[in-house]
Amino acid sequence: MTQLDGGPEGAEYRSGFACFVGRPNTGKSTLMNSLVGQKVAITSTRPQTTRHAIRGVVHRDDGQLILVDTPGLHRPRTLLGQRLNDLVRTTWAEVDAIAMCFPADERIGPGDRYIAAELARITSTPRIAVATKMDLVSDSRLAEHLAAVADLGVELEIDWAEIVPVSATTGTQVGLLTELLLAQMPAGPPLYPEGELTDEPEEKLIAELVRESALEGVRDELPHSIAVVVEEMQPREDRPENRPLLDIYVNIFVERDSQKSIVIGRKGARLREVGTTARKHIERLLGTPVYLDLHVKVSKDWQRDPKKLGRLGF
Ligand SMILES: Nc1nc2c(ncn2[C@@H]2O[C@H](COP(=O)(O)OP(=O)(O)OP(=O)(O)O)[C@@H](O)[C@H]2O)c(=O)[nH]1
Repeated sequence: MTQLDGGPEGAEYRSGFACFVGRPNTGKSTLMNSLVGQKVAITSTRPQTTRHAIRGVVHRDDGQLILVDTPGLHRPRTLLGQRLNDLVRTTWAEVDAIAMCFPADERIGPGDRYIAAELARITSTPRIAVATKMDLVSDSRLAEHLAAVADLGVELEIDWAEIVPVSATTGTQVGLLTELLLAQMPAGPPLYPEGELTDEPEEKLIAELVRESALEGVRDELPHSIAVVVEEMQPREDRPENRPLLDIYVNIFVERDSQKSIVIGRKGARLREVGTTARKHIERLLGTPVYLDLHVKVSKDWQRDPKKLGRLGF
């Protein structure tokens, strides 16, 4: 593979994997979307929406950064919780850099410490501290926050490779963060072809988009009880070549009958809305008209049942 030129004089092309960690709501998904420049992971105002490792690829002249978005690390209470934590640790061991997010508008708390303490054990991977949401605070508060992050590193013996403030909302320092992450990547050729923004199977992205729409407005009632599976996806037959239509059949799983009625709504009104919203996002993602068929099913206590978890892709 030929070496690609670009960036500063003599700079070697670098490529590798990075992931973002941090407790829920610290801005990981938003930041990753901002780095990649396209919506690949879902964001929400509620914690724990990211369940799958979703990758986005940042292409630059001087390198390629593959972002792996992991679920949050939690004190495990259910089997799902344990599986998610295992997934996080596996990811940490495989990447070339880990960026931990500390939102500037909140003080470092027990949730951050729990994750940082775990991170302290991963000494083989460079760790970068990111002060997210810097747009929400004053300069003096930001300075105080950065000092607290540095102190935490000293206390837990995490040797932060960098401590960098960013705002995903305004884009401030997002480019710098890309550079700092890239600097941690090994020298090597691009791992993904140019233009490929995500290597997630389309089904997974579609399921995430449906889940996001299904949670809209009912997150309080249905915090973590929705799982979405794409059952079937195929081009409609007998369509003129210039007017294709993609049929997508999707199951939305909830844990109880009461949750089913919430998702469906009065006379199915809510589900229709969910379908319309999700369909628009999916069409934008795939660039083709879509017929979306949604079914709501009750899968009792899916979070605690290993077989059901497996079937739902966890
Ligand atoms: N003002 C401001 N808000 C932000 C910024 N980044 C994220 N947010 C908001 O913070 C909230 C949480 O962001 P997410 O990206 O979903 O956080 P997350 O860490 O991925 O959350 P989980 O998926 O639950 O782990 C959302 O309401 C975002 O809009 C930022 O740079 N500035």
